[in-house]
Amino acid sequence: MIFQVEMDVRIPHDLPAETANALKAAERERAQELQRAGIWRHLWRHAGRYANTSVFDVESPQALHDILSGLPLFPFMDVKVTALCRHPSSVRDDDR
Ligand SMILES: O=C(O)C[C@H]1C=CC(=O)O1
Repeated sequence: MIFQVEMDVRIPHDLPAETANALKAAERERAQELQRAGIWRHLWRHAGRYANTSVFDVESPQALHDILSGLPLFPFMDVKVTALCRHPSSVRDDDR
């Protein structure tokens, strides 16, 4: 199942920089691991904002929830999920 996920990150200003940097490094490592596994299929920055639009390929809504809620920055994210399905006009055979 394909899901579009929008993540807005709001790290509190009073979180120590060392803690914030450690969380960002852990997030980056996990994000790259999931991308290499083919689960986190797209990751795009929203220009000018600490936010992204991502596309995930997972087995179920529960699997997506487990992945998102396990992200190191999850406690500081507003997350919006949209379930996607194949568009009948798509020319991409690998869309599903
Ligand atoms: O930077 C972000 O948008 C938040 C999060 C998503 C991937 C990553 O490395 O951090």
